[in-house]
Amino acid sequence: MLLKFTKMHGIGNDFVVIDGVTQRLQLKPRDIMKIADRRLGVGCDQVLLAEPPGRPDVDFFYRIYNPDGSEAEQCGNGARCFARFVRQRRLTQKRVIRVETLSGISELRIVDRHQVEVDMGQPTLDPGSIPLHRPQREQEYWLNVQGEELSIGAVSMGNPHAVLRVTDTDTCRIEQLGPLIEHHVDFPHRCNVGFMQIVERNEIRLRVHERSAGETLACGSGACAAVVYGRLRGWLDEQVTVQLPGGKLHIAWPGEGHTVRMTGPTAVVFEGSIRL
Ligand SMILES: N[C@@H](CCC[C@H](N)C(=O)O)C(=O)O
Repeated sequence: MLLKFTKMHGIGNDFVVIDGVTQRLQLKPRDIMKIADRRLGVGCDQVLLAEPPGRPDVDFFYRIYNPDGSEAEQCGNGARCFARFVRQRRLTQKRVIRVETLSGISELRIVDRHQVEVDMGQPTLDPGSIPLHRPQREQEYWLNVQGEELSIGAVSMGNPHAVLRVTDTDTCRIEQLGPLIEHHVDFPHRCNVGFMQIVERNEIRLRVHERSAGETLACGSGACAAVVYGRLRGWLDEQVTVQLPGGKLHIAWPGEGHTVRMTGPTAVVFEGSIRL
């Protein structure tokens, strides 16, 4: 099978985006692993698939695959690229696009030629739904990682995130701690791990070790989770600029009971086809 795709990125978080509306596809985990492989395939942090909607009040089903072939519930940077992709492929002419993911509905709004805003929905803080093995919700959780007690926040943006406050992201031990926390027994679905340095009340620096992908240049849902945690701890204001290794995102969250909004750029890198 020859599969057409578009290679895109959102501040360096890179995607292979596939039109599953006009191309009818059944991608198996081994197909995803091949597409995502940076030596044997195209190479990307996630594979995104646009599918026809499964319900009348949305425009598309937005499917997200990690490089190990597993399916993720949410991908924020991918959502912005997805909006740009379905417009460029003329799959829709709308500027406000509603998509269903494994975690629910997201609304994507084309702001201008560069920026897309995504309504990422409300964060989930109940540990059982993240999921995190803890009996009740706490402001911070203590996680024993190889004998070291680490203070973390836990937030679901549809997908699970642990967030650690650090003094400097340049020296935050992401290579060592990222995989250990991702696979910690207390996160039964694994998790994405964000390392957040607070610069000002309206500015943070963030590095994210992503579930299955390792450290990426940016993680949109990770940026939202970090701001939610920082707001709940009283460290951050409602509007925050998040500086990631690949660029900046703007995150807005008024507080509990409200949805999180993320705004940032998208880029098309090239188009091609791959034989599976
Ligand atoms: N890059 C993403 C998140 C992709 C999914 C994540 N690795 C997971 O497994 O939850 C983003 O921009 O949000």
